[in-house]
Amino acid sequence: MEQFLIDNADRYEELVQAFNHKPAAPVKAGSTNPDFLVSTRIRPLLPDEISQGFPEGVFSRPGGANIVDLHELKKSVRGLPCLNQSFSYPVDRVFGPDSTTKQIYDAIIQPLVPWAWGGGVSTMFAYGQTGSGKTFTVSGLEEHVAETLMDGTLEGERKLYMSVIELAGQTAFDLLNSRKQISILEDSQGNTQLAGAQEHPLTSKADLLSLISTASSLRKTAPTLKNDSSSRSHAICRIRIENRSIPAAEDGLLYLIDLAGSEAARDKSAHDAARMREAREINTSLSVLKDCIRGRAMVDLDPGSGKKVHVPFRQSTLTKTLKHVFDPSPVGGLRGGKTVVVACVNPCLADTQASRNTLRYAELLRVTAGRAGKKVQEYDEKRPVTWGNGEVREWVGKNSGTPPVDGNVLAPTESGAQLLRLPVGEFVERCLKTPGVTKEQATAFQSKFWQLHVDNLRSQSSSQHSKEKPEVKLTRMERLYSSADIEGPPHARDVPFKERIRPGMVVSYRSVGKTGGAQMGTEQMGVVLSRADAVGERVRDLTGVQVNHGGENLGERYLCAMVVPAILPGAYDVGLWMQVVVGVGEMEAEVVLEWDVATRYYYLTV
Ligand SMILES: Nc1ncnc2c1ncn2[C@@H]1O[C@H](COP(=O)(O)OP(=O)(O)OP(=O)(O)O)[C@@H](O)[C@H]1O
Repeated sequence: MEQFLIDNADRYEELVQAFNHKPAAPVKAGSTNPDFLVSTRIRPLLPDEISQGFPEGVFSRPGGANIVDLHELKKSVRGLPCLNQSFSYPVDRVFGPDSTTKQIYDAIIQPLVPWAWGGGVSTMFAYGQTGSGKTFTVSGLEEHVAETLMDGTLEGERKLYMSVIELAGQTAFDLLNSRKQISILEDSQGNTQLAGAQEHPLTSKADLLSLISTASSLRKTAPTLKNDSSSRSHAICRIRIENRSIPAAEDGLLYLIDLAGSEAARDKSAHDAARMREAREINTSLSVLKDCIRGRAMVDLDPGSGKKVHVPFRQSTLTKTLKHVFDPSPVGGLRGGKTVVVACVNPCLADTQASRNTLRYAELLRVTAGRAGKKVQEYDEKRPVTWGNGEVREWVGKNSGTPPVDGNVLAPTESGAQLLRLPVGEFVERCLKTPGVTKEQATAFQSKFWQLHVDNLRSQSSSQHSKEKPEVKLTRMERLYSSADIEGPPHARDVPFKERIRPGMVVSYRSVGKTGGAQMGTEQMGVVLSRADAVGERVRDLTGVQVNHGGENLGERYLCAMVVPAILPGAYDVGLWMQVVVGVGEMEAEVVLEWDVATRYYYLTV
């Protein structure tokens, strides 16, 4: 087939020249998300591709239409070869073979840097098949990022830290510490921690570039050690930006990610079983990534709807690591993010199959508002997401205390929805530009603004709830379980857990006797169901094990449902059918389990 393409290169070029494209549909205003861009970079043909005589098969549509066209050539039974299929892929920005990395940086990547500097989360993904220019693009962009971070043009003092990790399947390695294996854990605040990964302070552009070069050399030597290839793993460079002058400010995060790509069909001949499994794992992680990117983009497009969007970030190690980027929940998320995807494409006509996959993937990542984009939300003074810029500035003037914050400085152009996305640090810094405004005033004002939005979402969701659910009469037990008192007031956490054992609490215990069939001394977990008095001595659970074994005098005793490991790593299930009576003396600690709707399992928060 390759020889056929080379032999008919001239004919192919003539056919492409003569091809009549359908005019591009105009992009509707407001239908795309300015904080989420999908772009394509088509690299030039490489000298060996040119010398073999391959023509280009992927093109940037002239006239700035931001469409990528791809044409394939087929043999004809009778007569000359003709164009087999032609595909068009709309994206937010196309960069053709003549574009430089600096042009790409200035056009779409540069805004990520001040955003992270202000405390936001900025992410750049490079995606594409082997040899399509991902590493070329990411390393070029990293240099420009280093320049912007360190040239002194960004306002304020910040501390910068960098870590670079590699994800290969379920395993993570520290590329700044001799490829030491590390763990990805969630802490009790719901934040993802790269446990064991080293974070290196950055003080100059040279520091940053030297760390990047260390990381890329470690990534490159891995293939020879593991008979692997760099494109079989994801490389994540994370720059954490600390703003110590504003206590309420969250750390800014800038991620530059070189994703594992699909392989060129020509390279797949030597695949063994391990390599096929690896390819499946990569596909799964890219598919979850796509769902997460789309889910998050939907949340961002319609922030005021209060609609629950499923973002399955727990389903792959890659997206778990990038929890900050995707999590729309108030625990880990609600942080304004800017994301850019650069789909790298090899233009060679021999590789159009792989290029089509890359472009199709890029197309799937784009979320446009569709009909929802046309819906104009009516102004409501209690709903900041409905405010235009004029209303924002007026509200700021009236509600920001004394002296009032200058609305023109805090929100020169932002609508209510845009101001909600502003990172706390940036919000406060902008408020401080009004003479006389203190950090305390600015911080309190920022939370007042957010509270208004959160209260509004709550009242929306409770009114939706009361519309959806007919009033149901609860039994005494149901009332008890649904009562807010079960959680207890905030200071309840200061009371030792053994003094506040209640139904629903999860406890860990070490069985001192034969508890529920568990081996003596092993660590177990259980959900407290009721006091043990409710259970007779001879009662057995559904697995046939005696529930109330009597046993040692361990003080008060409770009936618990056992928490058992599920099939996914790190996941747990509550085995309501496996019950056991546990003495308070056996209990060791309260455990917090978090329910994940995506996998339908519980996870331990550490
Ligand atoms: N825009 C470009 N201009 C000139 N050369 C390029 C460009 N993009 C890529 N190249 C060259 O193409 C080759 C492959 O690029 P690169 O290594 O970045 O691909 P990759 O997608 O990262 O591959 P892999 O997945 O195998 O790591 C390199 O020799 C690189 O210098």
